[in-house]
Amino acid sequence: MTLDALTDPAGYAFVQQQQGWIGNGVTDRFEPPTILDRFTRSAEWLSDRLAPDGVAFASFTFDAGSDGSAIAIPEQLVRVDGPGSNGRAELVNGVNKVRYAGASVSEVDWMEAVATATAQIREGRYDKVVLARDLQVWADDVLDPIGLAEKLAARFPSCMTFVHEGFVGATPELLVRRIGNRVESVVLAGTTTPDDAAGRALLASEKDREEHGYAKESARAALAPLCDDLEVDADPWLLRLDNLQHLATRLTGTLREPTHVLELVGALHPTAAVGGTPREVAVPLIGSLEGMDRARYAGPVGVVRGNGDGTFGIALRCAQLTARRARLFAGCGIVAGSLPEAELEETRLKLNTMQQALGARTN
Ligand SMILES: C=C(O[C@@H]1C=C(C(=O)O)C=C[C@H]1O)C(=O)O
Repeated sequence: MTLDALTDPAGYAFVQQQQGWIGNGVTDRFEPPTILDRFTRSAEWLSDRLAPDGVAFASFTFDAGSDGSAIAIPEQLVRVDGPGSNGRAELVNGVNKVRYAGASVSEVDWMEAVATATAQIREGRYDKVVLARDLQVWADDVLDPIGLAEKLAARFPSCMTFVHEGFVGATPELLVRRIGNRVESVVLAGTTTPDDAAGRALLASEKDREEHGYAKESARAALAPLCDDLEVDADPWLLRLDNLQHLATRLTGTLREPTHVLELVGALHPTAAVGGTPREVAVPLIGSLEGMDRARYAGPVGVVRGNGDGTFGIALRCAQLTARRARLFAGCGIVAGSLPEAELEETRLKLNTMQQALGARTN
């Protein structure tokens, strides 16, 4: 299996299309301060610790003010290149009975938060905000991040499957990749079920195109000042996964000056795919509207090279595992035309990604 080399349950992985990195054990670890320039501080910390071809694993909280971000230089680093053997098949298929055990916010309270947001949007206070909710899981046995990641990587090969100290997920959304002076980002916003008819309806939906447009514009505005020739897809296309599909826009450019991947992360995060528009109005409202701390959900997660290259996804379709418990997360973009019950359903579809991997009921 792709993640064969991952043996440390508190370890690290970042793999896409059977390519990527695995880390076991920790040589050096940094908890970035809870301040706005945490990405710059992280790049500084790495600069005298990582060889140019070295790799560190990073996961940041959504909110700069929340504890829990961590960068680790692993003791053992393994390059993943191909499918691997079948060594962990028995673990992947292990049965661990899991149960729902509540949420930070009830479904009805969450729908009310969506209604509050749409009212504020219609009043003209802002254009879009992304609201998320969580789901708690309680299991008979300690939850296995490695087996969970293995399942996700097998079902969602095109996604970035990540493991970071018990935080596990498979995200379809590329926040940024830097290779030399080339930069790439894929913005997602707008979601439906994976069938053809639903895809056509999504492409034609004015509400979803509006929601997508804010996210695309936020990434464009962050990258344009740093790039010479930023190319942005003129129209969104469908990114189809096994259980969902999204409207997607790819941005590619050439850096004007050498810019560390963590500086690019700092410029982009949070895009309006997980934050809101205008960012300075909508993002500060998220905490009180949602009534929970997102922790590392919707934050940047990825790998950094010592030469400043790296790849970061936005941590979506994920769970924080703590022994026999897990916290699952999902959110969706709210615009003027959003309906609370439809948004709740969308979070259910997204939560199902992890519920199915955990072996929980599919709702
Ligand atoms: C917020 C999430 O997903 C984001 C929101 C989307 C939407 O609102 O349609 C689609 C993809 C992601 O950018 C999530 O999966 O939790």
